[in-house]
Amino acid sequence: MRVLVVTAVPVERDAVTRAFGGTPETLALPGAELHRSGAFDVLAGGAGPSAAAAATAFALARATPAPASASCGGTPPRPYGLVVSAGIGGGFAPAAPLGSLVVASGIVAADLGAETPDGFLPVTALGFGRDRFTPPPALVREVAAATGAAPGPVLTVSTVTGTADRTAALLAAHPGALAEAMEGFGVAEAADRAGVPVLELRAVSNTVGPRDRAAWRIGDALAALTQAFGKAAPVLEGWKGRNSHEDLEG
Ligand SMILES: O=C(O)c1cccc(C(=O)CC[C@H]2O[C@@H](n3cnc4c(=O)[nH]cnc43)[C@H](O)[C@@H]2O)c1
Repeated sequence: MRVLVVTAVPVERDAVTRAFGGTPETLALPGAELHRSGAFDVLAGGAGPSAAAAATAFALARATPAPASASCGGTPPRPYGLVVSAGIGGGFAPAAPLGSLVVASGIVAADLGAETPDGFLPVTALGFGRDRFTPPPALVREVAAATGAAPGPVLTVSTVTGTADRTAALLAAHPGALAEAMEGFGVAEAADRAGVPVLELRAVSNTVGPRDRAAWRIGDALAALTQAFGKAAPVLEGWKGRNSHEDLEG
């Protein structure tokens, strides 16, 4: 099965492809370069949910076979069976310490909604849109077992959290959240519209809280990301899709 992995920046993309060894083949896409290693296509789609959604949607559309009537012959594209949002992220203390891994049991749009005097209302409470996607639970369990990643909700934010007050507000609105990053929901929105399951895997580079850039451990997190993909690759590549009763309901 082919897997599309979407990171924000090129150093994250390269941390993922390093896990597969060798030199990836590169393919030019508008606005990005796809790095192909075996079954894995890895793309640095840009930072933030909008860039991530656009890059993911483009890569998915490019790999979707045209209807037979529109086909011009040649080698048909091989569609993706799974999309993974991956990279570094902020971890909520104490559940997700520096250098640890988190696999999303839920991919949550943490700041998509309305602020009210009584607190945050997600878009779903306003009567439209979606505010979360649920990766296949069996796949989450398998990846957690293979990599040691903690399973739990991962928040997608458009602004990196930088104060204790905002950290507390996020945890109050999203109890049990393990990590935050900036792309997962955008990647998931594009994958869902293409009917492809999605996963999010993050290596913790910093603690969510008052901004302290000097305390970020990006190198350690990128090394953890490489290790994680080395261990998760057989699970991701071999995953057969909606293969359990639970996943059919999820
Ligand atoms: O400065 C560098 O050398 C560097 C190297 C690799 C990556 C970066 C990034 O800034 C990546 C941005 C990317 O990381 C995610 N991220 C990381 N920590 C947080 C956080 O606390 N809150 C939200 N997002 C975080 C996010 O997905 C960014 O797109 C820099």
